[in-house]
Amino acid sequence: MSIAVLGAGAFGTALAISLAGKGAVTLWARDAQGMGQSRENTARLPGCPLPEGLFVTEDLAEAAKAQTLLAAVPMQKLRGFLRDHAAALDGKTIVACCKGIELNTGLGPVAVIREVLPHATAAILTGPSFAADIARGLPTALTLACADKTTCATLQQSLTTANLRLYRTADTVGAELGGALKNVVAIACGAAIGAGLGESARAAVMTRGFAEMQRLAAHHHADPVTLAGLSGFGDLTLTCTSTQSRNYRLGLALGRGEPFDSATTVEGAATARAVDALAHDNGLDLPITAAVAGLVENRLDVASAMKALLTRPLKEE
Ligand SMILES: NC(=O)C1=CN([C@@H]2O[C@H](COP(=O)(O)OP(=O)(O)OC[C@H]3O[C@@H](n4cnc5c(N)ncnc54)[C@H](O)[C@@H]3O)[C@@H](O)[C@H]2O)C=CC1
Ligand SMILES: O=C(CO)COP(=O)(O)O
Repeated sequence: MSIAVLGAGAFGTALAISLAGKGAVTLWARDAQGMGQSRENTARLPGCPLPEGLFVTEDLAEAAKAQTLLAAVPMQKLRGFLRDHAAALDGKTIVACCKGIELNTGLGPVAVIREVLPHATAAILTGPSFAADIARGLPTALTLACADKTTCATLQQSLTTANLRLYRTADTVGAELGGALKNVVAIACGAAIGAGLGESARAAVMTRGFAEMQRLAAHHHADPVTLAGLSGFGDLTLTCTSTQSRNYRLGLALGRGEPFDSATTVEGAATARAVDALAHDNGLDLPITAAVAGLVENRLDVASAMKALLTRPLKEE
């Protein structure tokens, strides 16, 4: 099966590097900036040479000739990207590789693909995976979700690599919610550590954040097993505990009262606002998400967010 990765950020490049280990792969870059010549993505993934078998192009129509297309652009850019290239992409198998909820619609990546490309088959690849780890050949395991079970099994075979072990599920909703929400919780955990609240506080925030992930997933009729898997619990533990995570680092900066580079891709910021709005509209109790939305919108500081969380009415676990 021919494969192209659309989007040459850190993650798209890392996936292309891993996939090129078992066959030819095309990487579409909006602005290749000499990547084809230097054989390195110096802007997003420095120090990771592009292997033979990885073909870089700025021509989307060329890349879209592949049977399977991995869409690795940030969540808030996904709809525009799909719309801009709908003629080339509709009818294809599109695997979303982004994590988040769209701000204006409350939809996840699979739902956005289905809305913009009604004839495409939509799937999502998500789970604990730092781009730099994947590109260096370090091993991890991911969730591959697609509602069509036959396509899911085929994709599982073709996207599994020497260092990426894929588990499959038909629960696309659970997979995309886990990947989206863990970033929100990671911002909260970073804020707790950044503000000096300690590792016990982080563990409490992670656990109650996971409860919020499960609550939102239940509202959307996702399978709780998916949330307990790689795309939910797995990615939550990684992202809430590592300074490799940009979401966690944004939280650290908020907790320390330090500035943060606004050009960095931090999916949890918009997702917190999107999910907070969803919670309000649907009467869902998601206090950590609300606190993160307040933090990223500068309506709240970490001390008042923590106080608000600690003084909520007492309840059963
Ligand atoms: N970096 C990582 O370790 C991981 C990232 N992801 C997910 O992958 C997605 C992308 O993240 P990264 O690659 O890390 O981001 P990045 O910041 O490294 O790169 C983003 C890329 O998207 C491109 N882009 C932005 N707007 C675009 C548009 N309208 N059309 C086409 N291309 C556009 C940029 O040119 C850039 O190459 C995010 O949803 C992230 O959560 C998932 C797992 C790991
Ligand atoms: O999703 C990721 C790891 O699985 C990457 O996390 P960040 O986007 O926070 O860097």
